Amino acid sequence: MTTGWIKAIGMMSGTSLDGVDAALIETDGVEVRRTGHAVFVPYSPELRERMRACFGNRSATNTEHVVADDLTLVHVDAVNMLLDRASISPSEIGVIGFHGQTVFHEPASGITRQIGTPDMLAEKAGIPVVADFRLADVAAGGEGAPLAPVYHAALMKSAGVDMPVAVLNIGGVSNVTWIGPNEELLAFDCGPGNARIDDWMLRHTGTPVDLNGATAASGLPDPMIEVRFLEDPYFDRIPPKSLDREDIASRIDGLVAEAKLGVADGAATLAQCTVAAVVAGVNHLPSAPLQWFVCGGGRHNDYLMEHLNNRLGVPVRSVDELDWDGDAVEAECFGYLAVRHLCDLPLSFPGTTGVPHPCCGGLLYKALHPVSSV
Ligand SMILES: Nc1ncnc2c1ncn2[C@@H]1O[C@H](COP(=O)(O)OP(=O)(O)OP(=O)(O)O)[C@@H](O)[C@H]1O
Ligand SMILES: CC(=O)N[C@H]1[C@@H]2OC[C@@H](O2)[C@@H](O)[C@@H]1O[C@H](C)C(=O)O
Repeated sequence: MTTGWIKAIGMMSGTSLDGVDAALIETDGVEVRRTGHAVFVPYSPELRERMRACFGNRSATNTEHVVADDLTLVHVDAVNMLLDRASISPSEIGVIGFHGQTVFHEPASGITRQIGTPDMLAEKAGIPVVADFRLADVAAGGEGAPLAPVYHAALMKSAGVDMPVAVLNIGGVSNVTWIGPNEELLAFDCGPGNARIDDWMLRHTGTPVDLNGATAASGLPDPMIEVRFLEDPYFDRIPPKSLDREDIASRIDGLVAEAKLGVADGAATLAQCTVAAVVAGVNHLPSAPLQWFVCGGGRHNDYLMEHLNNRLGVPVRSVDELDWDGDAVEAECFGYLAVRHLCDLPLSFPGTTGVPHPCCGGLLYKALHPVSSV
């Protein structure tokens, strides 16, 4: 089905549990026009903890339903704030891409769970919603993640950057997209991103972030922890491959706790593990990227960026240098994927999730009372 150009809102509430990013794009499902409109709505500490308590739920619980509804209301706020910011009415928006909060991801068992209440969002926003993006891929034998590569490739194509190039997203978990000279794609989750650093900072300082990496910069990393961390068999696994937030993470937590590190040395060690995981992933790429472009909140961490630059041996830049909004790339991506759903275009490929064939995905939740008809 062709749809022409559509205005779409994409929303992502990632593994770092900081809040909801929402962004407005225009796309025909292939090319993208970024509008520059994006908002971020942080979770209250209380909701964050209730969501954290859902991590590890293999199946839905009653408590989880309530959390899913509350989480959805934050998304409704984000939509309204974005419409306001862009001075646009709901009737002008063709679709919302709603990722939901991943609480459990174990593709090998055929399970990936994103919580949220898409029909409630469709009803309250008066806009159709596409959600459940990862289910079809996992059902077809894929990893269900990462899904951003097709969006990274669309953006890179219009940026005219020399290939091969790598896009690195440092969110709660880190994932890389390698784009080859003929637009070939290889993608995988490379390891931890900010989530371990955030959790460490919350536990030791009461604030869930190492702002600009300043704490890490004042500490000394423990090199043995990095060495032992890299012994995890995940790093040798041939991609595509994906991680749950807590996978391999508990390994670092154990190593750091055993070493009884102070707050600064712990932050530096955890950041070095994030960097080392990216460097370990380079061995799996078909050829060395000419440069790396970093999106996601981790690009604000100067310590991470400095050490990635030193250890990758080619320029490592923020995607903002391409005039992208590095905080909004994932949110934009889910708007793009929602439109691809409407166009019956695939979201994932053998090189991005290991799915045996290009795979469509997402489920459509129609707005019963679209605002345009009121
Ligand atoms: N100024 C900053 N300095 C250091 N770290 C920062 C800064 N700003 C944001 N971050 C980090 O970025 C994280 C949020 O990043 P992002 O929104 O990309 O993650 P996410 O979308 O939740 O995760 P994922 O990509 O895994 O789904 C915060 O939790 C924080 O650790
Ligand atoms: C299962 C799941 O939610 N995975 C997320 C997570 O956050 C980063 C990384 O792990 C990536 O695999 C994915 O999100 C991005 C948006 C993706 O699908 O491309």
